[in-house]
Amino acid sequence: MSLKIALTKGRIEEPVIALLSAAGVDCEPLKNKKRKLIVNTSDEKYEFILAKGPDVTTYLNSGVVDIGIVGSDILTEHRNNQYELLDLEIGKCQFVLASTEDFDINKEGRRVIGTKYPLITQKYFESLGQDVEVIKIEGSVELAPLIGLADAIVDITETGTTLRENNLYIYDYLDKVSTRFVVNRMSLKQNAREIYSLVDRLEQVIKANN
Ligand SMILES: Nc1ncnc2c1ncn2[C@@H]1O[C@H](COP(=O)(O)OP(=O)(O)OP(=O)(O)O)[C@@H](O)[C@H]1O
Ligand SMILES: O=P(O)(O)OC[C@H]1O[C@H](OP(=O)(O)OP(=O)(O)O)[C@H](O)[C@@H]1O
Repeated sequence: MSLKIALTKGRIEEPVIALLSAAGVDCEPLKNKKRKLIVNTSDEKYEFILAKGPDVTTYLNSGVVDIGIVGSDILTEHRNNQYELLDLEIGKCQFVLASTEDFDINKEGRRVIGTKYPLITQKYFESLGQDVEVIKIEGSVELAPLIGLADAIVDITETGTTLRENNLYIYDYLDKVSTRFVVNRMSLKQNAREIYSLVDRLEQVIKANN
């Protein structure tokens, strides 16, 4: 039986495929998948399921996949009780609190914060002892302070280009983010040898890359 791996579609897909290939996984079918969402390697050792990050955690929790490859931002926001085996050290970025130049971080009163990550945002402000209103936004979060929807945002930044091009400034740094290799606990018991063998090979490639 092949190991089922839920792989987050989009930005991290390409570097993950490069990493898996270097670790000896036959990724040619994945590279040529077009719009296919379930892709088997030719040797049938692995079956890849392409999904959005939050759905990767749902699949892991429900046990329909053995392994998930997903950002730590998603793992933190969408609580999961699975087992994180490896930091793949790709998709590296960081959560920040950002706003326009005139944002007064110490101003009295309840602030409105726009974010794709309401739980992380709520926890951050709780840790500061501040009560805020959090508005969930699905994308282009940087718009929120520019159009008067929010006083500030909590979002991910990597190069800083999006913030810069929209005249936004960083007021605080929160957690760092990277892509993680996560397993379903039950599956780890049943497929320990295969899973640890893949982890060992990935670890070697990561070490060699860094
Ligand atoms: N700017 C970034 N730089 C590096 N990694 C990022 C960045 N933004 C997000 N990531 C990581 O990549 C993962 C996937 O992000 P991606 O933008 O592909 O999907 P998404 O957040 O669902 O957005 P979309 O709805 O545009 O597809 C995120 O969960 C995060 O771990
Ligand atoms: O610091 P940078 O390198 O500019 O990256 C930051 C951007 O990347 C992410 O957005 P994404 O590309 O996922 O698009 P989205 O706005 O649709 O969420 C994040 O939400 C920022 O907008």
